[in-house]
Amino acid sequence: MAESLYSQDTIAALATPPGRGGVGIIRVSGPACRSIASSLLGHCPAPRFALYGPFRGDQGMIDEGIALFFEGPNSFTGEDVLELQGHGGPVLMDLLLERCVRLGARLARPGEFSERAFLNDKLDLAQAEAIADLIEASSRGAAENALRSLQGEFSRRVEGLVQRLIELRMYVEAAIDFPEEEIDFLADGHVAAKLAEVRGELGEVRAAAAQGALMREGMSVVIAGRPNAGKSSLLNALTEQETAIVTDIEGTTRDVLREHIHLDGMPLHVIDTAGLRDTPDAVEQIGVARAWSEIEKADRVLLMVDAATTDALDPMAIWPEFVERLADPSRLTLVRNKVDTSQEAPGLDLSTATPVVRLSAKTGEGVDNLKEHLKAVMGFSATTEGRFSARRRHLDALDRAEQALGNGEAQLAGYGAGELLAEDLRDAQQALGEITGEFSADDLLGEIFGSFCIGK
Ligand SMILES: Nc1nc2c(ncn2[C@@H]2O[C@H](COP(=O)(O)OP(=O)(O)OP(=O)(O)O)[C@@H](O)[C@H]2O)c(=O)[nH]1
Ligand SMILES: [K+]
Ligand SMILES: [Mg+2]
Repeated sequence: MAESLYSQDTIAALATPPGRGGVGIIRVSGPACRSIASSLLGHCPAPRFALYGPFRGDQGMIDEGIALFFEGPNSFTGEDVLELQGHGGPVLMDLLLERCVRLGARLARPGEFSERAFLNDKLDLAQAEAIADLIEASSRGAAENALRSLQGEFSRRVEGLVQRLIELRMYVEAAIDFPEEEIDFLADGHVAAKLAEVRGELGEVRAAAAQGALMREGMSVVIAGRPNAGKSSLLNALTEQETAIVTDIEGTTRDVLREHIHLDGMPLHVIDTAGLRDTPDAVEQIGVARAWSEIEKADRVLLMVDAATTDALDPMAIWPEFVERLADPSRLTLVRNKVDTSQEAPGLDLSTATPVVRLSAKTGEGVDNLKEHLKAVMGFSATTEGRFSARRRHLDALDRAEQALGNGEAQLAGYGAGELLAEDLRDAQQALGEITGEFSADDLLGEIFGSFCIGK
């Protein structure tokens, strides 16, 4: 087999979910695949040909099934890979796995097959992450996005940005290294134009990645307010189920209740909480403390009031202590509930500093307005065109790249030092390189010198 860059040990694991099924698959990767196959089946199957036969144990047959052999580097991990498909019973699969271990494999760590695929250059980091996203996708849209990332759509766009940064760096570093050429690269407008272009493209990738991350991770919304505002009723209206207990007794909800729904494919994590009040009841006190810890974490906080109790539209006027305790009041939406008993029309009102949704959790009027509002505050759009799956880690890296490019632009505008601009560009490239896991200083130097023919 082709020498693996990575490991000399052979790993094995159950590849199908644990439990009973028609077929169960054990996957083995590493240099011992051939010998394991020979011991089990009498000989190793020809690469990519299914071999049907008995799987032999130490004493007699374990099972009969199909073996597939993929010769490295033409395999998922880039190493020799053996797949054993047997009957999907947990005892049989255990016996087969144990047999593989006795024949020289060890049990694989979580994600180790993908890790080897990455280390053997079968996948970049973003693609390896996309495999996990694909398997874990909670909606069709999320699965489609993950597949696009796995096929390299995200990586290609990031690499496109990296290429453009490299070209820009070559240009800037030449200006620094050869001032005697008397070409003031930095002042001629070319660099500024290129930089603006890259920033624009980065912004587009960031927007698509943010959509992908949103589709994957979704949005958390906490419903908070005084007892009996109708919080649990809203949870039930959103989930269209009698999830939470609703009564006219204050303090009905004590624990935190979580439900997960989708809005056009965007996962929405709805959190119902205990009504906030000072109470001598020890259990309710714990509920209130838990409510606060959810309020502090959520992407969006719905402050719910019974519309009959106040006309105010400003949360500060309704409940200053609540707003003051909230770290970031821009996360707040005021929900005026029970409009079926007041004179208010249901709907969304964006005319005030804090958005206001008027609805009735009981009749359902206005609940759709709330859903639209939640999608809008996250900038979610239902089109999946040109989207890929992404994670917060990627958004983070894109933000750092954007920050570095912004600094670079400020250097240019202020006629700052070329060296500082060069450093900003390098930082941006490094941040992007973290997405695909490809960053290496040696690659960059090779590229610069290779195309500039310095010293000629
Ligand atoms: N008319 C009307 N009544 C409502 C509406 N929403 C809730 N209620 C009633 O208000 C009362 C309290 O509702 P809950 O959903 O239990 O309120 P809560 O905020 O979860 O209360 P706690 O869990 O005790 O904090 C119940 O009697 C509900 O039927 C509404 O939109 N209109
Ligand atoms: K209640
Ligand atoms: Mg409740």
